[in-house]
Amino acid sequence: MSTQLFEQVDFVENTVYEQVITSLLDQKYAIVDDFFTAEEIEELRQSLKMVYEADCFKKAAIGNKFNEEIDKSIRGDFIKWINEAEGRAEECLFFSKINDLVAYLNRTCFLGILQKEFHYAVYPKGTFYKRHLDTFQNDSRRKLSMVCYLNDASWLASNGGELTLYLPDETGEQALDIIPRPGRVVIFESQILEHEVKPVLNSERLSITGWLKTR
Ligand SMILES: O=C(O)CCC(=O)C(=O)O
Ligand SMILES: [Fe+2]
Repeated sequence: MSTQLFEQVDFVENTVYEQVITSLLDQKYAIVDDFFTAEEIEELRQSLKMVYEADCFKKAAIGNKFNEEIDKSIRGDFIKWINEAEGRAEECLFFSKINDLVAYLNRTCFLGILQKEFHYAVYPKGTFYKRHLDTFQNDSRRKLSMVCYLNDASWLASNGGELTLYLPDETGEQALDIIPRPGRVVIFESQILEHEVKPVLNSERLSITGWLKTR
């Protein structure tokens, strides 16, 4: 009779999540272009637009929820936090995918992600978010930053609004410009990588941004 040292539980390897883990370990960021299907992105974009048109967004502030300050010379986007418990159908689907990723990360990398927070963001033409780090002086729980772009298929690289990641290297740093293509998801280490949103030159830049946090 053989004794089992470990409980056998169903584990299905997920190639997209494995790619995220490998990229995060190698380079502190991951870019995934097929995290959501085209239909899911379309639904999330419509959901953002309905909430935006209902005038629920507010000017984004710097600092955390308890220490907010609006400074348009630093960031000019409009945001609306998404409440998972009261989410619209599209938002519930969004969170089910996020929760699935979190369960996988916790299980395979012991990341200890216990909380999350996500908001819609709209960057009108002319707005930007200056170089910053996503952690606050009084709160270091943010481990991974995650941005999901909801622009439509007609989004042009010439619209600007790139996410620029500043990657430390032997000689100093290297700037990586990422075009906010529809359906693209960028995940990076909140406490390590400084980044900025370059000015939007045309159109409106739409996204969901959030953080996976430890307790
Ligand atoms: O929208 C992006 O690409 C990044 C947004 C960002 O850096 C933030 O909200 O902290
Ligand atoms: Fe940020």
